[in-house]
Amino acid sequence: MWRAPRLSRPVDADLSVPGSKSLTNRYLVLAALADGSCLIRRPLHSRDSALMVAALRALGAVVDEVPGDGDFGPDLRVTPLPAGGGDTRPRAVDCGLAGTVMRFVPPLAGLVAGTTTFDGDPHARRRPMGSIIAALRGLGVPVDDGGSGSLPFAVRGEGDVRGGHLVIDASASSQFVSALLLVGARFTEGLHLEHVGKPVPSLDHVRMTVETLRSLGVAVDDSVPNHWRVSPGPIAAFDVAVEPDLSNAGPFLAAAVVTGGTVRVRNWPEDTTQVGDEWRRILPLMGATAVLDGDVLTVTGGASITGGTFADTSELAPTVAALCALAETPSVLSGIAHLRGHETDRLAALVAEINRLGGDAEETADGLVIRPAALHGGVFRTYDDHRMATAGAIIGLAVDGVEVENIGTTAKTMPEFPELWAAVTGTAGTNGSGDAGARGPAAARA
Ligand SMILES: O=C(O)C1=C[C@@H](OP(=O)(O)O)[C@@H](O)[C@H](O)C1
Ligand SMILES: C=C(OP(=O)(O)O)C(=O)O
Repeated sequence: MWRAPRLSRPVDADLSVPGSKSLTNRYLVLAALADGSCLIRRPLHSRDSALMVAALRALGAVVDEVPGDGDFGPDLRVTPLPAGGGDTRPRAVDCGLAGTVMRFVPPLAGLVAGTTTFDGDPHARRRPMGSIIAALRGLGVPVDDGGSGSLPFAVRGEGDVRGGHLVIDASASSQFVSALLLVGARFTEGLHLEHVGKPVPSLDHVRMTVETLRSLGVAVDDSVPNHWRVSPGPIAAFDVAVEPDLSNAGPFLAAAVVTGGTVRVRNWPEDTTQVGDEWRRILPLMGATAVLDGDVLTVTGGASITGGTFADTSELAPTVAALCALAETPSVLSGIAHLRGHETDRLAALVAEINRLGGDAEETADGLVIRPAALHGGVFRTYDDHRMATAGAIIGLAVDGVEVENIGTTAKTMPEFPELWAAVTGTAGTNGSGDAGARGPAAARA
């Protein structure tokens, strides 16, 4: 149990956050397929990125840590998968609970000769995988899943994939689309991917994939909704710096909103495909101000938090929900039915944990309704979900006696969370006892 710092004074902090999970894991996959050695500067170092690195090594890529100028660990030098195939002995990939690993790596394994088995944490076996398994079979790559349609399974790659027109249902996760687009240029005929079904969720993440591919010289036509055409061709070797993770900046910006204080996040990109850039739109709707000046985003909380209607917040939803639980007016979160297939069933988990603290939250068909209520202390369960842990920390800023279960689960995408939270809240060394801590600006990673 981690006692969440409770603050009755405004935060005032400058902060750098570690690299984007989504960009780091895309660049890693693309580096494994590139036409030369690649350098990934300021990557994320977390459980999800470590699992991706291990997966690429299992498939035959070489990933070396090299010194860099990032605040959060070394750079990564990637030597791509051997052209013409390498070691074909059976290999195993641990997906942990990482959606990017369980969705992005199986199509890559389809391009590598030999059998690759995939498994993960217990809950990983319950995350949607059927569309990836069906897609691989549709591409002529045998997959042995014992009929389960989920992890664990084995992919029997033959070293190349012809590609062409492929129809999938990506309504359960945008990662199904991203996974196939990432490797499509290396299919002999490229890929024409078509989605059929309910809308693809988290479309910002598909845009990130398309823009990342284009930045590396891959031609992608996404001019027709639900169709993506990736031309066959090389992926240019690259040297890139990873943007900070704007989704993971969210809980710290939320600390400014909850306490009526100010948080400044450094290195905020001017142009980005990250959904976390939406904080600049969302937080002002809740009564805060958000100003991007150069590369510093400054968020200052208002006198109180206003609820509202928030659509398609994707991976930002748990942070938004935590703020809504502290708001003075009701909120509706919509377009997030697929969160039931995330690290945990996030809709059920958020309702259970907010209500356990005396809140008034309810599931709808595609989201949540959260009404104002006086919250009290108690245990906030996290279900091995990093964003549940940070949601508990946010609520704990305003409510006495909130204890967050397994704060270590934040290591999935931000192992530094407890340390950065202590710095931003000025509670380092106080064992979470909030106001007893140091006053004044917390200069996290100054
Ligand atoms: O492609 C990606 O990097 C991601 C896509 C989204 O997945 P879903 O479409 O399953 O929500 C998002 O929630 C996840 O955190 C990261
Ligand atoms: C849904 C998430 O992760 P994953 O990449 O495991 O799907 C998330 O980080 O909010």
